[in-house]
Amino acid sequence: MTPNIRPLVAGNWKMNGLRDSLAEIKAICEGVEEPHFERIDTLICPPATLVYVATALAENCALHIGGQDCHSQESGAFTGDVSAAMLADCLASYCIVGHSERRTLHGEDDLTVRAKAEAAIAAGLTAIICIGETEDERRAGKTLDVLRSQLSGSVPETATAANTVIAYEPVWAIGTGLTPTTEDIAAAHAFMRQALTMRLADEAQAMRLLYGGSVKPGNAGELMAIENVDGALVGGASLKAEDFLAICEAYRALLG
Ligand SMILES: O=C(CO)COP(=O)(O)O
Repeated sequence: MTPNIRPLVAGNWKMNGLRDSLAEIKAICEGVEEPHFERIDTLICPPATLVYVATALAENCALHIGGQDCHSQESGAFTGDVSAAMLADCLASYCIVGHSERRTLHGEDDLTVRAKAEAAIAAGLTAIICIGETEDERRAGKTLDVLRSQLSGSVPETATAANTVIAYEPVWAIGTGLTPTTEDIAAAHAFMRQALTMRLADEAQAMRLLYGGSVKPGNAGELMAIENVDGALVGGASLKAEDFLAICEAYRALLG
């Protein structure tokens, strides 16, 4: 938690969710309307096929809807891709870029991720830029080197606290039930804040730094209490409204 930074609890549904999953979006909308959630921002990033109908469902509630990826170009001959402008046109307000599954399975490097973040920002979306070390890099003691290089390569000069969120997702913690120690997360987040401040000055002080990787209702309170952790990027536990709302509740309880 960082005083004066409004936390963001974000759900990444990955390639999960058919039309009947919209019932979960509806239930999350109803849940986050409770007045005690007014100090937290909430976001669900469903698959692209559900974005338009999800934004319609969430139109009158506080829940934001976002994309999971975007192309760096606004339009053109890019079969199968979705542009940031298209997501914005569907009333999405955020877009995840550089998730480790995109970096690994689609060969996206920092330059590509930066171009996508720039496109998301140019389209009026808030870019959630994901970074994080692999298991091998962690074992070799290279975590902070990886974060330094991914931050400098992936975060555009146009990044501000309003248009950019950074998500620290250790690759080995994604979908494994493993999380780094509280001390390791605190060190990574303090390092990110410092590295960003050198480039972006005051904007970095107010920028939201999320933790992602096996966040569950049972560990959310502990994770959120860590200094410089300004919210969560949740995978598996965001698919069910009950779990997602329980994570929001853990965070809210900390805010008092
Ligand atoms: O990749 C993630 C979110 O983007 C994390 O996934 P899990 O919460 O399922 O570990």
